[in-house]
Amino acid sequence: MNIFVVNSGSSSIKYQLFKMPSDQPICSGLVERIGLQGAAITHKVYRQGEETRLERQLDLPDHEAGLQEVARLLSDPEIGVIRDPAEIDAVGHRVVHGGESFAATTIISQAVKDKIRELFALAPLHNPSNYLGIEVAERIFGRAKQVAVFDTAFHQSMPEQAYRYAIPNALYTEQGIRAYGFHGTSHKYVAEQAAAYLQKPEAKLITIHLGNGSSMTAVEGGKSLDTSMGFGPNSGLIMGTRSGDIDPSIIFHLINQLGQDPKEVSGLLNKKSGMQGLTGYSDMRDITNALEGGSPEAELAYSLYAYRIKKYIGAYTAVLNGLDALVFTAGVGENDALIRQRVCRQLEYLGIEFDEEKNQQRSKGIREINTPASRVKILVIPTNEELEIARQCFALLE
Ligand SMILES: Nc1ncnc2c1ncn2[C@@H]1O[C@H](COP(=O)(O)OP(=O)(O)O)[C@@H](O)[C@H]1O
Ligand SMILES: CC(=O)OP(=O)(O)O
Ligand SMILES: [Mg+2]
Repeated sequence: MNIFVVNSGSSSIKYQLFKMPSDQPICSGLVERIGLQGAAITHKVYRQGEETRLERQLDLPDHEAGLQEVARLLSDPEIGVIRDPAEIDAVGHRVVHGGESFAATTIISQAVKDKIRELFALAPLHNPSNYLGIEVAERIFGRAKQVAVFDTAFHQSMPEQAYRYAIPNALYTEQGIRAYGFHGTSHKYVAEQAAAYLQKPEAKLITIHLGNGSSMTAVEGGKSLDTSMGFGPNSGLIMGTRSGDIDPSIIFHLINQLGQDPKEVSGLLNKKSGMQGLTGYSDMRDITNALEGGSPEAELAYSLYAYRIKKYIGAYTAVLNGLDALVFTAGVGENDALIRQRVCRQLEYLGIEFDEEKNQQRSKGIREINTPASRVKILVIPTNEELEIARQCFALLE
C-alpha cells in the first residue's frame, strides 16, 4: 500500500511517501520558512539504498503554494516517484486539533472536514492549513482514501485531574472546555523509541518536543499523563511565535485598558509573541545567529525559553514520581545543542547529569547526552511523525 503523509506544521510542510507495511520510505521532503524570506524545499528520493537530494529556494507565500510544489515534484519527469497520482492508495494527514470529536485515527468524510473546520478558532495556525492540505490532496489524489491522524489523540489517556480546568463545570460538560494537548503523534513516537532503547516498557519519561510549536509530556508506560499544551496549542512552553503560559489578566488588560479587540489579541499571542516577540525572529537558527552576534535580546530570549522547560521538568518529575529519561526531539530539540545545555545544567538534584561533549556530537538516530553516572538518561531522538501517521493509516485501512 502506498501511503503519502502530509504534515502541515505552522511554519513548514513535511511529507513522506511510504510503502506499507514495510515502513519503507520512497521519498520525503520538507518545505520550510513558508511565508518568510528564503523559503526552501528539500526533496529526497530513496532508490536501492541511495538517496538523491534536491534543494531549491523559492517564493512560497502560503501552504497552498507549498503543497502544489510538492505534488509537482512527486510526478516530476526526472526525479518523480510516481507516474500517476492514482498510484497513491491513501493520504495520511496530520490534523492538529481533534477537539472532543476525535480520539482516534479517522477516515475523512465531509462531516469530518466540517468538524475540523469548526475547530479553526482553537488552532488558528494549524487546522486551516491541515484542512487546506486535505482539500488539495483530494483534488490531486482523487482515488486515495484520505485519513486524519490527530495531534490530540495520544493525550486522551490523561487523567481528569490533568485535563480539567478550575472553571464552572458546565463549561466542560456543555462546551468541552478542557485541556486536549498536542504534538501527540510525536510524543507517542519518541516515547516508544525511548522505552525500547531503555528496554523498559513502563519507563517514566518526559518528552520535550521543541519545534516551531513546542510542548512537553509526562509519559508513563507509553501513556500520556499530562502535557503542557491545553485547550489550544498556546499554553506551556515559549515557542517561535506563541507566548506559552501567560497570566490571563494580560488578556483582560489588553482588551479593557489598551483597547485591543479579541482578534488582535489572538494575533498578538499566536503570531507576534514567543521568540518573535522577544527577538524579532521566530526561527531558532536566526536567533542563534543573533546570539553569536552578541544580541542581548537573543540572550534573554534563550534564557526564558530554557527556564520554562526547566520548570516543566520539575513539575513532571513530581507528576511521575520519578524519572527514567528526558527526551529531546523536533527541529530545535534535535539540533540546538545550546538549548539542551541551558535546560539540563544544574538539574543534578533530580539525578540529571549532563555531558557537554556528547551534547556537541552529531549523529543520526538515538543518542545519549548524559554522563555515565547520571541516574536519569538524557536522550536525543529524531521524531518521525510521518512514519507514525503512515502506520496508523495502514492499521486503520488494512
Ligand atoms: N540546525 C538547527 N539548529 C537550530 N535550530 C534548528 C535547526 N534546524 C531546525 N531548527 C529549528 O527548528 C524549528 C522548526 O522545527 P520543526 O520541528 O521543523 O517545526 P514545525 O514542525 O513546528 O514547523 C525552527 O525554529 C528551526 O530554526
Ligand atoms: C501543535 C503545534 O504547535 O504544531 P507545530 O509545532 O507543528 O506548529
Ligand atoms: Mg512540527
